[in-house]
Amino acid sequence: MSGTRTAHWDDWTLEELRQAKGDTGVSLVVPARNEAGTVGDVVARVRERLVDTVELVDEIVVIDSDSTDATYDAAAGAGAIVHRSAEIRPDLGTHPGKGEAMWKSLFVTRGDVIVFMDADLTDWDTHFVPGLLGPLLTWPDVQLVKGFYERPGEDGPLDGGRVTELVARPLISLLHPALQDVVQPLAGEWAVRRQHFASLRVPTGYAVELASLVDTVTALGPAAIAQVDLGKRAHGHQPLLDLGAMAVQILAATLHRATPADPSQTHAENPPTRREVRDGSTILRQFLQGPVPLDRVVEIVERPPAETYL
Ligand SMILES: O=c1ccn([C@@H]2O[C@H](COP(=O)(O)OP(=O)(O)O[C@H]3O[C@H](CO)[C@@H](O)[C@H](O)[C@H]3O)[C@@H](O)[C@H]2O)c(=O)[nH]1
Ligand SMILES: O=C(O)[C@H](O)COP(=O)(O)O
Repeated sequence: MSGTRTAHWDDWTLEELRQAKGDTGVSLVVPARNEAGTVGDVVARVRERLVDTVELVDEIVVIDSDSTDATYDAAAGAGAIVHRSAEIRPDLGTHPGKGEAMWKSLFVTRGDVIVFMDADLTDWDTHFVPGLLGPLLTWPDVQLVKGFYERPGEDGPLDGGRVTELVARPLISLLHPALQDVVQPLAGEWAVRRQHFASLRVPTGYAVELASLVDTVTALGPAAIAQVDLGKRAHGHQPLLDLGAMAVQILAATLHRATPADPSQTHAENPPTRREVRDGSTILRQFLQGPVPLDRVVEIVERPPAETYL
């Protein structure tokens, strides 16, 4: 057992946290790609409860990750500061992906502590934010706090987290047993000290969560990580094909960290994933019999520590 330090979100009252916060700046960062349907609710509820009412969060920043829908307007209308990921530090170029949006957030936020939350939450509450802040505001040795929760799946209360169960947890068991007590290693709800996040290499896609955990435990040991029980959380479920791409990114980042490598190396090759589909599209069905290979290029890129550019 690694003994990841574990808390419950109501171990601290809002008043205790407000006092512990003192002058510590707190930024909520919400990476969002095509989340016009949910991002406004996420922003509005946090703003009403934790900015307007108790002053625990100093800024709510949505990073619009190349959305093609009305995410920008929905987030801005709900009171967030909104930046388009591609327009932040244009001198550094742009990549698609959630990790890219989170990395870019370091250039447009000012909090000493950053709380990340997904924009597609459907069953959640604002206690996620104070829950994640608790250890960072009161336990000085902690650098990174992961949320965990019950994850209702489409088929029942325990059916959640396909990539978590089939990719992340096996990787952790085999390569990083110091993280085996982390209940939801892929949770998008987590918090981190700015300085620490700025010292990490950040995969531009979905590997940002596991890579951050691995690099933190490798550099600082398990005591730098805490986790908080946030109760229950439901979110939008991606199709298996998209989760395959997520799995490739997570495997690439973890395997890269498992072998000695030139730390300045950026993976140049973006491996395709291939899946045979029987009914890909109407057009394919018309002209082809049997399974059709459906290839998709998965971008594998890592940003160097943001502190390099700050
Ligand atoms: O290119 C992208 C893709 C997604 N997102 C946003 O990132 C959040 C989570 O994305 P989602 O596609 O819903 O991820 P999940 O399938 O739910 O994946 C889980 O596992 C991932 C891998 O660890 C984490 O990054 C996620 O936060 C976590 O919810 C949402 O707000 C998205 O809008 C972006 O900002 N840019
Ligand atoms: O955390 C995960 O494993 C992915 O987000 C997939 O979750 P889901 O199986 O609940 O859609």
